[in-house]
Amino acid sequence: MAEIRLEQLAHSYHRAPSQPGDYALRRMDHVWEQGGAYALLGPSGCGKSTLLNIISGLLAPSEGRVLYDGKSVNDLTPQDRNIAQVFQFPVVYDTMTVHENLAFPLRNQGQSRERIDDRVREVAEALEIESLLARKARNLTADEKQKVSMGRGLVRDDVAAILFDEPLTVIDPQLKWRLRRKLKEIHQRFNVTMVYVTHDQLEASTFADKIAVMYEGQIVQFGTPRELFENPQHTFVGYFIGSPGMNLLDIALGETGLEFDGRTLAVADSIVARLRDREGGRLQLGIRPEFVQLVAPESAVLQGYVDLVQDQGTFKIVDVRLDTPSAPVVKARLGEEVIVPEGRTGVHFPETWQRFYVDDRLVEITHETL
Ligand SMILES: Nc1ncnc2c1ncn2[C@@H]1O[C@H](COP(=O)(O)OP(=O)(O)OP(=O)(O)O)[C@@H](O)[C@H]1O
Repeated sequence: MAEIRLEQLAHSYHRAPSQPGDYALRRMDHVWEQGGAYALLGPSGCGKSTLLNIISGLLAPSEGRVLYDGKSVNDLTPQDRNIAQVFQFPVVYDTMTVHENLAFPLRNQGQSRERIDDRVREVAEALEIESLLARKARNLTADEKQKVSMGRGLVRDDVAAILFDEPLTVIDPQLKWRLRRKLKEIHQRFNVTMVYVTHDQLEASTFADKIAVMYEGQIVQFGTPRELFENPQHTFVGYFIGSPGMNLLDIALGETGLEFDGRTLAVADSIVARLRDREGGRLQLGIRPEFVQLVAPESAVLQGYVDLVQDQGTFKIVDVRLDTPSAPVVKARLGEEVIVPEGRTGVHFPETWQRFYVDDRLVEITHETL
């Protein structure tokens, strides 16, 4: 079991990369601590598999180092790194039984028959596949095969870490939730560093204590699900996490304060001053739909019309089209019991939940300035 440290790591699949867009991974430093349950979350093509394959040694990085417990492993093969990797699609030996499949990594290490048997049974029990141990792998369903694949990753107790690359893709949706919970339990029981790649925020937050959000080859935020929700450090995190994502409005610093689409927003002078320090970049106001309030039109700076109400069972998503010149839509997520006004409404953004971004990065506003 190990701490995994990435030092000035970057990767390009181009022979002679010349611009940031040529890099699948942009230069990064990052630490996965020993024993943590982590998710690597991001959209398709953001570099998740590239990063995982560099950690496991399947791919050599074009720049930087990977360190396990402080020692560089750049020159070590995947086998010598002592890492287990579970892929999207099951990797099992069809002609072997489930027991033989699970025992295989331990046999290779020359462990005793009793030790192998104990460990195989422990892992099979954790994954609820004990009844399949005597079956040939080729007769299993896709779900069962993937559980065996996971078991092969878990069976060795000397691995530095277990890396999961979208392991539940082939799993039946009904089973997914159960298996995620199972993996979490297994993590607690075996105390091994786990990095779980997914593009699904729900999957990430049910499995991981901390999530690294990736966007265009960079980790743009590393935090708990709550931190990602309450304080997105990057507009991408605001947009990608949450359902629906954060409202992001282009604003400007005018003579009278913060301006949005020709209206002056009521924000504290200290915030305006803080933003003036950062003047020059693209300025955005972010507010999560959960915190948008619909109020009487005459009591709000911003007004609009209710365009659409989507009833989601336990909550409603309300689209308000503002009557400012560019007529943007602001989304509000309201409790099922809230009565949505018909037609015209005011929208209010409570100051505590307003977030400000310059060139997509959060501007830290301390409580003193609020
Ligand atoms: N072998 C390769 N050769 C060239 N480019 C590649 C190769 N593998 C990946 N890429 C590119 O690198 C970028 C990152 O890909 P990667 O597969 O790491 O992303 P990902 O986040 O894992 O995506 P997905 O969820 O679709 O697997 C993408 O632009 C992809 O097209």
